Amino acid sequence: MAASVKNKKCLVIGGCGFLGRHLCEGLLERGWTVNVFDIRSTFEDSRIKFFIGDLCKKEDLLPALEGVYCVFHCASPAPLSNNKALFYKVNYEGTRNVIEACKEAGVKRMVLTSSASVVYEGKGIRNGREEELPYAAKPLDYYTETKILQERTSLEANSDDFYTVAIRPHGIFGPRDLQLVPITVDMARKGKTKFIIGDGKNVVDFTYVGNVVHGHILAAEHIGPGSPANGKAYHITNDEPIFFWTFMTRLLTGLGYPAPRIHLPYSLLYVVALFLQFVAWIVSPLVIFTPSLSPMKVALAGTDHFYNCENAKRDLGYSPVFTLDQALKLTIESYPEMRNPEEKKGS
Ligand SMILES: NC(=O)C1=CN([C@@H]2O[C@H](COP(=O)(O)OP(=O)(O)OC[C@H]3O[C@@H](n4cnc5c(N)ncnc54)[C@H](OP(=O)(O)O)[C@@H]3O)[C@@H](O)[C@H]2O)C=CC1
Ligand SMILES: CC(C)CCC[C@@H](C)[C@H]1CC[C@H]2C3=C(CC[C@]12C)[C@@]1(C)CCC(=O)[C@@H](C)[C@@H]1CC3
Repeated sequence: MAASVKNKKCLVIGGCGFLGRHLCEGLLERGWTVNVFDIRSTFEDSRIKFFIGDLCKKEDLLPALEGVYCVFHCASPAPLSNNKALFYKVNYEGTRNVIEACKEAGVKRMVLTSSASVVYEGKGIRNGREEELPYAAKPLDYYTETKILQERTSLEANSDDFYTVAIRPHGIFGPRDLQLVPITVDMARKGKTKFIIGDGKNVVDFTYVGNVVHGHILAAEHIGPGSPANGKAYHITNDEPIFFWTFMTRLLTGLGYPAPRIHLPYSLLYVVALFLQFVAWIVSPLVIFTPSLSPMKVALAGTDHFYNCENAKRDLGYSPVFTLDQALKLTIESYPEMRNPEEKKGS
């Protein structure tokens, strides 16, 4: 049964990021008192107390944890950065530090933002259930490798003194997104979105940020003595699987760019991405470069990966608040600066 959280204090670690800031807004609306801990400051809000620091340093964290009822840990280096050392430092060692600091400060609950990618290794996943999917044995990148370690460490820390739960969103999008929309628009402006990888019929989940926030808050309200959610991981999706290329077409055309239309063989693109990854590895002692075409991106764009969220519905009372249609409309309207500058000239 959801606990009453009126005026309970929480700490959002990573609260200045895309998901984190939306989470703060949702928590404030729900009546929580919100502290933010982040390595950078990106916004101001008189209702929030900000702590700027590094989650890898316990001395930075402890002051922010005083009197906190629940920690939301949604910090991570940028998923596509491919910085192995930083991913291990923040997502693995940093999360162990967060757990130790929580216990030292007497915090009793932690909601971890994990990722659906922890079970994805490039092979199709269709309506995947948490209990049926093992962690990826061969993660496609260091981000996934360290998110697995992060989730496993967090769930293993669950006890009657420290309740933990992991939320696995997939393909989060929405206003102030720092990846999906900006990267897609950047590719469109460079003429790189005319291609469709594969047959264009791969089905995936994209999840509106408002629904991810809703899932996180429900998780915090449900973990506790005797809860079935304690120590578990939950897929949180829009519950509306869609063709990847239909979603991309709706996003691109909604922003005034042409729809992708030329099919390229999936296997060819995957081999090219593997070759570029190998070249990047060979030259890495001399120069660091991250190919824009990575095996992870090609796999995500060319295979099925959608997940079942029935467990979240059963244990957390989750159901999506925003439909995909509503979400795409809200997202497209929130990015006037991302619109195709050529469309005005043509009109
Ligand atoms: N975006 C997506 O599609 C998905 C994201 N997720 C997960 O959701 C979470 C949030 O993602 P998103 O909002 O997109 O990411 P963002 O990069 O927008 O937000 C993460 C925040 O954490 C901060 N941070 C990074 N390292 C540290 C540190 N050492 N100490 C304190 N703060 C730190 C970042 O600062 P800085 O920017 O300076 O690094 C940033 O402000 C992540 O855990 C991610 O793995 C899961 C599934 C899908
Ligand atoms: C037309 C182009 C091919 C569009 C490229 C879009 C990509 C930048 C995104 C499509 C799927 C997205 C995605 C993520 C990042 C951005 C994309 C690759 C994640 C890897 C972000 C972090 C996660 O935890 C994963 C679950 C996301 C999976 C989907």
